[in-house]
Amino acid sequence: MRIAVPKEIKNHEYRVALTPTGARELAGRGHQVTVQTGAGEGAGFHDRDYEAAGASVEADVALLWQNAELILKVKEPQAEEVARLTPQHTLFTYLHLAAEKTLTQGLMESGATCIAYETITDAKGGLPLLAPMSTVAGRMAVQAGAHSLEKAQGGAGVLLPGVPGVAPGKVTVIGGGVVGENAARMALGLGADVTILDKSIDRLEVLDDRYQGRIKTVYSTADALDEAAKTADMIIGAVLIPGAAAPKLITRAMLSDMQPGSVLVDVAIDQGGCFETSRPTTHAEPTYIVDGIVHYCVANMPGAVARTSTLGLTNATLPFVLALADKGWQRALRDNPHFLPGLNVHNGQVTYAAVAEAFDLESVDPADAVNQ
Ligand SMILES: NC(=O)C1=CN([C@@H]2O[C@H](COP(=O)(O)OP(=O)(O)OC[C@H]3O[C@@H](n4cnc5c(N)ncnc54)[C@H](O)[C@@H]3O)[C@@H](O)[C@H]2O)C=CC1
Ligand SMILES: CC(=O)C(=O)O
Ligand SMILES: [Mg+2]
Repeated sequence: MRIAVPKEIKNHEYRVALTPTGARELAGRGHQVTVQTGAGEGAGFHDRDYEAAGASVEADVALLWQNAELILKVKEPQAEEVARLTPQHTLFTYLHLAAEKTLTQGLMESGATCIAYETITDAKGGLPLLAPMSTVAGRMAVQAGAHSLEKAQGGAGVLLPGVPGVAPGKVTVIGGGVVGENAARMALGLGADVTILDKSIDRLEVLDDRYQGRIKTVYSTADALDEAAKTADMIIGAVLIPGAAAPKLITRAMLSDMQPGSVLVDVAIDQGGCFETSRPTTHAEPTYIVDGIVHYCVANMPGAVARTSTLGLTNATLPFVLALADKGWQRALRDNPHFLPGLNVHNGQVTYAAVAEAFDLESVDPADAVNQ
């Protein structure tokens, strides 16, 4: 198969979808891999490393896309990339479509087959291609939030661990999944006073058992959210309903209950965000202030630690990339019921129910799409 790896063009996105190690696996199976010039530089992989692994390097972006059957990316295609997609392409990347109507329409109009990392499942009920980046983003959320609490950033001037004689800062994490647990672990490590809210009692049980009371667990209700707004120095938004738009859990009205200079870190921003006042920001300008509350809402947090993130992401994606290359998308998805829900758009139609619901569109069963 002819496989292309473009250089990411989203603001401050330094990850790459395939490492030279992955290129070597594909080339060894007889696939033709072409990497855009400089695509791996941000993650520390050079063109010569890809060439040594059996890939070619192409400077002409138009040619790279035109010649490809399978396109491997990290972030959702930006407008100029959507314009390059045609029905000949299978696109494999993060999409987060429920938060992006224009992108959804663009992908439908392209006629391409679009498979999202974040909706592929596993036998344990997890999201194996989201999990490594959720681990990164959860760990980064506390670093970003702690920095935002500094006065120069508009924060309240609170040091999370406190000092002897001064109580630590309070961190509340809403959603105790992969992002939430990793954020809580980091906050705990810094000496903060940490609470996790979740709707899943099973998940709260796991966390309670794992942290033996060092992290408080609270069932997520309107009252619990009100209490968090009144008391927390930092709230981290880490909820997910797979593939769907995030519920708005902290409203604008609740900001007036918060201490001025408190911080909201909305990691769920890629699914539209779980705070009413959230809007996506970039690494170039990561925060803004609404009603005295600092908001950090970067939609590609792992892009800032591109070396670690690229290695973590590609470890998880490579088996799926190999299946797509060896079998073609239809057989690869037919053969693996956990790969099948990755299909979000095919032949002008949405094939993921929660995305269709978000925009009042008809959805086609992915099992029907793979048999077309
Ligand atoms: N901004 C960024 O750079 C990145 C963002 N993310 C995003 O972070 C979000 C969280 O991802 P994961 O932790 O992997 O998901 P996950 O599925 O592991 O965890 C989500 C948790 O939210 C809980 N939840 C759902 N609705 C809730 C509610 N109303 N109240 C309280 N808890 C609720 C679920 O029970 C679950 O435990 C996703 O939107 C994901 O796309 C992930 C990586 C990078
Ligand atoms: C999950 C995601 O959106 C990211 O890693 O950028
Ligand atoms: Mg996004």
